[in-house]
Amino acid sequence: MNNMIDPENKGVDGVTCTTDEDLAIKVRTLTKKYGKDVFALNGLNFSVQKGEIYGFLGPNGAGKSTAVKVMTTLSCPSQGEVQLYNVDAIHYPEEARKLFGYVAQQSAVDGESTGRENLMLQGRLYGLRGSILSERVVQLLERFDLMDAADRLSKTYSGGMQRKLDLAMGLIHHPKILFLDEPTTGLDPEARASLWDTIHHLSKEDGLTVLLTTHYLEEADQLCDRLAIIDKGKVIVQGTPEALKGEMHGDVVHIETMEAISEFQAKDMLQGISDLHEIIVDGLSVYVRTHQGAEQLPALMSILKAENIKVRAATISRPSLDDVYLRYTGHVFTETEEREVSR
Ligand SMILES: Nc1ncnc2c1ncn2[C@@H]1O[C@H](COP(=O)(O)OP(=O)(O)OP(=O)(O)O)[C@@H](O)[C@H]1O
Repeated sequence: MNNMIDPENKGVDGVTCTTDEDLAIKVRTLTKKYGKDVFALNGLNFSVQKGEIYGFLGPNGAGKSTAVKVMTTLSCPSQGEVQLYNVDAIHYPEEARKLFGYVAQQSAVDGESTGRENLMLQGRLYGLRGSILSERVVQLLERFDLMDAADRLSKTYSGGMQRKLDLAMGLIHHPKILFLDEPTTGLDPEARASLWDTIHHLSKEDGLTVLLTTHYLEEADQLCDRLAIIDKGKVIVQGTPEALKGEMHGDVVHIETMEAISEFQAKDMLQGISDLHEIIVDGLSVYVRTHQGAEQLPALMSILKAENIKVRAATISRPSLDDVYLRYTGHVFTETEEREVSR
C-alpha cells in the first residue's frame, strides 16, 4: 500500500513522520453518540502534521462539524482522544484553547461594528490589551487586505471580505492551528479562489496548521496537502489528493443509461470484456475503470445495445476525486444527499 493512502481504522496515519513531536493534531478512536443510536463520530482516527492543510471531505451528516466541535472543545466526545500539540484537549480544554483559532460555519462577525471593532473585541476576549492589541489588529487588517475598509460597518462588506474578517478574528491570539468549518460555502468562485490563496499563504508562509471541512471536491483537491474522506463518522481513506487520484490508474468511462440497472446486472453483462478493473452503478450511472477507455467504449456500447439497454450519454475522463470518493463510499459525491447503492 502506498504510505500516503490508507483506509483508516487500521492504525495507520498516512503521515511520513513517526513521532508525536511532528504532529499538530492527533485524534484516536473518537466517538460521539447522540441519543440512543446516532453515531455522529464512530471511531475517527487521523493525524495532522505541523504546517499542513488537512481537509475533511464528506457529504451532509458525515460527521465533519461534530469532529471539529469536539476538537475545539465545544463538545465532549463519548470516547476517544484528541491531542493538539501534545496537549490533551479533552482533559485540558483551557490549555488547548490557547493553541487554536476556530472559524465556524456561521460567521461570528458583528455587522453593526466595523472590521477594526470586531477585531478589537475578539482580542479583548483573548485577554489582549493596549498597544499589543491595536498593533495586532492593524497587522491582521493589512494581512487580509481589509485596511481600507477597517472603519466601515462590516455589514457593508462583501461575502468574501466578511469571511476574511472571520479568519482574521480566528487568528487574533497567534494560534498554531486554525480550524475552518466550510470556509468558502456561499462564496462566489472569485472570492473562493481568493480565500484559498489566503489560506495557502497562512500555512506555507506563516507555518499555520489548518484543518478545514469542505463539501467541495475542488477545494479539497486544490488546497489540501492531505485529505480524509469521511463517511458515517469514520475516515474511509486519506492521503494527498495526488496519491488518491494516482491510485486510480487509467480512465473512467461513465455511461448514463435511460433506465436503472443493478450493479450485479452490469457486472454480469460486461464480464466478457477484459481490462475492466471496477464497475460501480449509482442510479442511472454506470462507472467503469479501465486502462484504455477509448478502446473499450465501443465494446461496452455494443454489449449494452445487445442487451437492449438504452444509453443517454457516455464520457471518458481521467480519474478525479469524485471517482476516488465513489470508489471508497460506493456512492457519488453530492452536496445535499447521500445515495446508497449496492456494492
Ligand atoms: N446535536 C445533535 N443532536 C442529534 N444529532 C446530531 C446533533 N448534531 C449532529 N447530529 C447528527 O450527527 C450526524 C453528523 O452531523 P454533522 O453536523 O457532524 O455532519 P457534517 O458532516 O458536519 O454535515 P454538514 O456538512 O451538513 O455540516 C448527523 O447525522 C447529524 O444529524
